[in-house]
Amino acid sequence: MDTLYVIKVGGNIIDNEEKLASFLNDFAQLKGLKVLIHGGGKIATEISKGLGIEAKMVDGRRITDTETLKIVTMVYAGLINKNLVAKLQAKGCNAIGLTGADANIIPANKRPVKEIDYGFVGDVDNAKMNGTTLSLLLKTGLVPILAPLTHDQQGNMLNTNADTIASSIAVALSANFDVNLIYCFEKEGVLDGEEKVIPSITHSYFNELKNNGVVVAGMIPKLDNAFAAIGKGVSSVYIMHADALPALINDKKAVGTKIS
Ligand SMILES: Nc1ncnc2c1ncn2[C@@H]1O[C@H](COP(=O)(O)OP(=O)(O)O)[C@@H](O)[C@H]1O
Ligand SMILES: CC(=O)N[C@@H](CCC(=O)OP(=O)(O)O)C(=O)O
Repeated sequence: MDTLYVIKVGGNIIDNEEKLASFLNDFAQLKGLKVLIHGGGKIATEISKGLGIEAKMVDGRRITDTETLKIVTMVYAGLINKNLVAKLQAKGCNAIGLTGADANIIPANKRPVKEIDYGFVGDVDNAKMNGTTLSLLLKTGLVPILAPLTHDQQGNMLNTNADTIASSIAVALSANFDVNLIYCFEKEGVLDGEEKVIPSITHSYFNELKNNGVVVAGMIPKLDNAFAAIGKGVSSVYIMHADALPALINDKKAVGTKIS
């Protein structure tokens, strides 16, 4: 099986011109098959604010009402996705920008209302996911760049956390490829109580860190998604600094946090 890198880059890197340029350089130069999933929550929050709409987040997920859905669709599928594609094209990387609605790559269902109504937030319909279209694109030499948007299969776009999308895509493609999933963000990895990088994390250690309040906020869903992928056929999962991509892939160095 061919090796495939499924790489997720978060909003704190995308929002910083210098960090983004450096990451895109490294990503463009990566040899072999690759898919990029981007976030952009930070930019969506800033643009919403400029339009007079305060972002509401619960457990790291955005409450997405009708107006917010319009904003995130414009920001993720338009502004961010197309700029990433243009920047990668300029570096000789044959990027193609997509949402989960395109070619039905990520069918989803609107999250049912329980204690919280998340609005137009999608839970990926993993049973209906299959990697056929992405595999075809990869085999023609294209590099798919995915925005954090899915669709409800009834005509509506849905907002979906980018870490979840990365995990679901990695799992779906693991039927056809030897998949390595890499979460790139602005810290060296998952940090312990003394702010030191944890080189390897087990599920029980994750639970301990969560109970002690060392792993909080966005790191909780990121680790949940990372463990979900490793349990479903993905060969390796790392959470690490965006700058460490060449060290991990080209130099095979131990960087960031490996999920074990
Ligand atoms: N133990 C931890 N180690 C590293 N980061 C942590 C930890 N606990 C919480 N975090 C926070 O999690 C954030 C990453 O989650 P998130 O903001 O969702 O990432 P992304 O930008 O990749 O979407 C970090 O910026 C950091 O503030
Ligand atoms: C439902 C939900 O919360 N969706 C996320 C999608 C963007 C994202 O995940 O961006 P980062 O990776 O930069 O955090 C949001 O709108 O913030």
